[in-house]
Amino acid sequence: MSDHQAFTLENLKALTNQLNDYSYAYHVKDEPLVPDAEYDRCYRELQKIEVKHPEWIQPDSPTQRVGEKPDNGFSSVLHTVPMLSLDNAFDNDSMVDFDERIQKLSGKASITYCCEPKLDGLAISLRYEDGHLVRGLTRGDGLTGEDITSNIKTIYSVPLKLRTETPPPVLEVRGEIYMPKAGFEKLNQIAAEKGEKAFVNPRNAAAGSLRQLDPKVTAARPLVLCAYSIGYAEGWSQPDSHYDGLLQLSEWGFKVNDLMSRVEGVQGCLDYFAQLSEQRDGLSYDIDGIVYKVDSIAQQKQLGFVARAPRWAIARKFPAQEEVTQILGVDFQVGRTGAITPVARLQPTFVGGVTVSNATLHNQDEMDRLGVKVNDWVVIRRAGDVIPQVVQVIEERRPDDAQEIQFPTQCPVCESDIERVEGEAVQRCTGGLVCGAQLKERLKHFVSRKAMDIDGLGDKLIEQLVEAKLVATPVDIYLLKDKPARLLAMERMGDKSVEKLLDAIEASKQTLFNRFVYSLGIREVGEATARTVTQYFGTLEKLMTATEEDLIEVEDVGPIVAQHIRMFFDQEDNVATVQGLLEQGITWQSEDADEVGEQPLEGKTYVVTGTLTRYSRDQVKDMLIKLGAKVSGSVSGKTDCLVAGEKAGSKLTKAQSLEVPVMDEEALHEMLITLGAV
Ligand SMILES: NC(=O)c1ccc[n+]([C@@H]2O[C@H](COP(=O)([O-])OP(=O)(O)OC[C@H]3O[C@@H](n4cnc5c(N)ncnc54)[C@H](O)[C@@H]3O)[C@@H](O)[C@H]2O)c1
Ligand SMILES: [Zn+2]
Repeated sequence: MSDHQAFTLENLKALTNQLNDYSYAYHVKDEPLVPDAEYDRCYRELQKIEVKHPEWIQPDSPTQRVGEKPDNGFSSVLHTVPMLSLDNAFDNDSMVDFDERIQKLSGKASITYCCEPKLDGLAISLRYEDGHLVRGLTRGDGLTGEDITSNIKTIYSVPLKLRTETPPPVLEVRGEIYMPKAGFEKLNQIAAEKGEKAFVNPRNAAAGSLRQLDPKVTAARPLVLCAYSIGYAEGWSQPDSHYDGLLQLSEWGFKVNDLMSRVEGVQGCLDYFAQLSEQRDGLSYDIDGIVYKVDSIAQQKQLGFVARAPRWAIARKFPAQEEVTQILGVDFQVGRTGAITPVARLQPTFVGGVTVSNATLHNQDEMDRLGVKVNDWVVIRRAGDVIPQVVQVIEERRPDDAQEIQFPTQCPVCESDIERVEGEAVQRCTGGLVCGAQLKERLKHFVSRKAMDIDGLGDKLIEQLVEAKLVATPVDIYLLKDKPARLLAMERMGDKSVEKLLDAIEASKQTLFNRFVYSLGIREVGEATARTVTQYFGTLEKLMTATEEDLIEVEDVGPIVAQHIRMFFDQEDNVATVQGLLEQGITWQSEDADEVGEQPLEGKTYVVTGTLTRYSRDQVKDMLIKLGAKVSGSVSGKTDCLVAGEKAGSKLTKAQSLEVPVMDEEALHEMLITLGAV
């Protein structure tokens, strides 16, 4: 905005009112109107005007106060010590400014900071008298909070009694109540199945769950408390270090964040930021930044507070995972199994660290639930490498030219009818392999790295081969060797590349049973399921003749997967394709018990993570499986060993915290040699 336009009293008042409306919806109704990024932008704009014209600052300006006065069914209670907010930093420079300010004010040349992940939930204060929990309050407007004791008591990680014989007579502990990602996803899935409104994000879900009038509802929600400070104590003098205070809380039975760390000076803070930015996506809970606190309590006291926040702490924010943008149109994509997915074309927006121009709308039910139209302004969310999603329509901003979205009745690629099976949310093209889109997707899957792994047969070439009618089934790929001239005629194909491609096709004939089954593209049979069923049945014949009952016996195979596998092998076309492939000479080592070698790793569960140099991750998985191990995708208490390559991230951290043995690449290599696998 240009200065003379924006720096007016009217603009300041408008921004103040706008922010207060947002804040009320966010803090009291638990139904944010806009994403945090939008709120923060308006907030910073207001701050800019207020700095220039302090005489205009409104008494109800969000820069002068914390949160909102609660207005629902809970009773209000005055906090012993006000619960304030935190100042924000959005870049390294602001961190350097912060550190310089602290050095100046405290007269110290180097400051020790405690760094903690900024959990994205909501703040509460717990009061213990003689070691017993007597009250739990929300932050509210900072001065008074809502008494939510009965709800708090339903959360397992809230100690009802401190684990000590000699508790302080009075202790007030502050912490964040949050909902881990997995719990959030499950909750939303259940809501979707019941046709109920889903929560936009885990923070929202936590806030909505905690402020339920019926504690039974709260009890059913997966909430966790993590303590992050001592708010007040009587008859006990707390340690002079904030960090040591947290360790004390941990001993008394509180969960404290295991990634917190004490560092020296601003460089320590910046390093911590870089490290946590890497780990963010792999954490099991949402964090929206890092909180840096001056570690010495004496220094904290000396520094004191400004209007709404302590001077001795700052929250460094991560790039936003939610943003506002406009839907320009909707495309309908056809997948490998014919599923039609509506994909919103968006005004490109920077979110979750990348520019996003498409977001999935999943299916008709999801579009109905969102009530979304073309030209709507929406909130999109991209967390980690998850596909960007539209999570909310901003109805207040619906333009006059908003248009209903029509789900097609005919496949956009082959014009076959689209059908919706009873009880399923997806709609599918009925064209089967007549449908060029399905055929192309199916072939791309067949040759992909984790399937038959045919190098040089990229998406573009497959599209050309299908369009030239050279390839119509996976078997045709193995017949290409008889048609080198036709291959040469394809775009960007020379003698060399044709030769390389044919070699790669030839080499792919030596494969693994699990890869082969995965490559068939049976619905619901991913890489992991392909591994378990092939390990269980041992031979193709046994798998192809297994009944649904037989299939359900396999670990991790439910009735739906069993049905899809059975249905697949009941189709004559599919059986013919499988036979055709075997006739082309596709083979794998027999997994029959009496033919395989020793299985020294039988019963052991391995997880592989990080970058390996000597082998690919897939090679390692295959070798471990041959040795009898089970290879899983995530670390848990059941994991026997984590193979960690370079740059291993959250899986390594998790393994360490669960005391799961960790093996580096060298140790793995030695083991594989010893066991005769290489
Ligand atoms: N989307 C909206 O409409 C809307 C409206 C109002 C506020 N907001 C968002 O709320 C935030 C501002 O609100 P705020 O005043 O709660 O400030 P804040 O969330 O930026 O910081 C203070 C809070 O951080 C939390 N926290 C997490 N980990 C902590 C730790 N280790 N130590 C101390 N505190 C920790 C506590 O809950 C504390 O109350 C901004 O992110 C803003 O975008 C959004
Ligand atoms: Zn089609």
